Amino acid sequence: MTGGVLYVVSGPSGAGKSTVIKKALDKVEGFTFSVSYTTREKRPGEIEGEDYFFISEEEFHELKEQGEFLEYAEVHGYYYGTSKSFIKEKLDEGFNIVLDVDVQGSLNIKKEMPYDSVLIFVVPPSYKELQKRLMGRGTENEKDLKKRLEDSKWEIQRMEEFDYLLENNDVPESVNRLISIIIAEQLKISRIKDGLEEKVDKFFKYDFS
Ligand SMILES: Nc1nc2c(ncn2[C@@H]2O[C@H](COP(=O)(O)OP(=O)(O)O)[C@@H](O)[C@H]2O)c(=O)[nH]1
Ligand SMILES: Nc1ncnc2c1ncn2[C@@H]1O[C@H](COP(=O)(O)OP(=O)(O)O)[C@@H](O)[C@H]1O
Repeated sequence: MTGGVLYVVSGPSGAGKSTVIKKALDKVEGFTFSVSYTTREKRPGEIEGEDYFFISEEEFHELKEQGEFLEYAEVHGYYYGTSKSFIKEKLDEGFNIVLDVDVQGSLNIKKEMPYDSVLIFVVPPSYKELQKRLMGRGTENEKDLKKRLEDSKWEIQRMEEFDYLLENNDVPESVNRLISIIIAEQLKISRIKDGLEEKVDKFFKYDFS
């Protein structure tokens, strides 16, 4: 696998990002997940240092002042940030990295960061289904649930700015779709790195007259 690529997954709360990422990462080699910092509460079943680093707002602002975040945002009323040192360390080790980041953070990574990045937007089949999944997950209080559903209305509008749209109807199908996106991009990036794309262009420009 060619290393050094950031695969940035985004989409409304409840769309199925974590579910699809976790299952896909079990099936590919040379990939690691970027564990973010967050100030939101840990959900039942979430593991410190695997799902997130759960920290206080004071600790978050301290890390921000120290320049520890590659990017950060306030999302659905909580703070989230990507560890700069983690990203650098894993890229140096030749890994590709999957990140789960909000819409604005994803677009910032694409536009501002000096890395190869691929942006993938995960959507549920309908708003109704999103409501059903979020309520079914049962991890948000009434206020947070309402805010996340409200936020999904503008998040969905930004999907066109992403490289890929992944409609998450059936989990196994979505996992295969994410893996096929990764394989396609890996091939494309390794061909460019091997100069093959360049050769192909030269060949087609060859004057046959
Ligand atoms: N900008 C940014 N967003 C993040 C980061 N980590 C998680 N998020 C986003 O924060 C939002 C809320 O994440 P979470 O509380 O886990 O809720 P979920 O979307 O329901 O899984 C999601 O859109 C995540 O993609 C981060 O490091 N930076
Ligand atoms: N394709 C799917 N069909 C039905 N339920 C799903 C599907 N994908 C995820 N879910 C469920 O929907 C809820 C939200 O999934 P999750 O991965 O936490 O989303 P996100 O990380 O985008 O907030 C979870 O309870 C999960 O089990």
